[in-house]
Amino acid sequence: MATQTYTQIELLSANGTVLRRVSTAPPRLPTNDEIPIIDLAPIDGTLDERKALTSRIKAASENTGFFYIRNHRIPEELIQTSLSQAKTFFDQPLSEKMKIDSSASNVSSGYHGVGSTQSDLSIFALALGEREDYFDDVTSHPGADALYIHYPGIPDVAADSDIDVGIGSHTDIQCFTLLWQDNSGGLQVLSAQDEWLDARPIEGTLVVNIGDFLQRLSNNKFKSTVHRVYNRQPDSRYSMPFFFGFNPEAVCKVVPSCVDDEHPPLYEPISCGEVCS
Ligand SMILES: O=C(O)CCC(=O)C(=O)O
Ligand SMILES: [Fe+2]
Repeated sequence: MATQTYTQIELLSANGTVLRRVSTAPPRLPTNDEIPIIDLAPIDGTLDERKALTSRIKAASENTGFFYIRNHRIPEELIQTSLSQAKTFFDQPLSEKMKIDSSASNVSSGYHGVGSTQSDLSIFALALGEREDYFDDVTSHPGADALYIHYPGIPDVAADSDIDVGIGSHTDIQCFTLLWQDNSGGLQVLSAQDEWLDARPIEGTLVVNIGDFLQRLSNNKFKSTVHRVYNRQPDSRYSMPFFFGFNPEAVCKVVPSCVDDEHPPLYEPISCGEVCS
């Protein structure tokens, strides 16, 4: 096997700037364990089917913290409507776009049909070994942000060009992220061996990834993993991430099922508002 070479990247996280070793090799496809495709249909199944689903989500959350979901129940029509709204918005001249104060925009409204943070977090509560209603009290009015992202294409990009359009290496700070990406590709996820994985778009799926706050509450059992996006092609890339948080003022401690004599809590109780803002 060829020798791997590595470089250092700089990450801005809630804990300040962190250096991380990364391979300089081009991204490779993930294995099924690294970024599994999980079918959510068993949510309505028998108790055994739901347990099997929970253990798949647990394994993925503890491994890379990224997985694709199938049968996610977000209607394709809602996705397409949101996407065309986003494209219409981005097609306007910059002067028009600047008129919209981002704090006043309602890009998240399209997602309201998606389901509540409560029901989405119940599966993570089960995967952590708690009752499914464990997070209900802290998710009655969660902070939730939706983004539409437009990565302009680079016409005539030379193979050796160092022009990059994208989002640099980062972790997501909230509980978890639900991501729709178009067919461009470009999302890369750092593996446990510090290699970039190509989290390519897969038809009919969305990407879910664990954020810093859930990693913290899980006493680091669940992984909030570094990822980045580059659009190195002539065409635009569009994506729609939705970041799920907890009630901003709710002070949350490491969940009891993740603490024992050998694993004392690594973190003090804190609110999502304090660390996620
Ligand atoms: O555009 C994407 O595919 C992901 C964007 C992302 O990682 C983020 O906004 O945190
Ligand atoms: Fe992200």
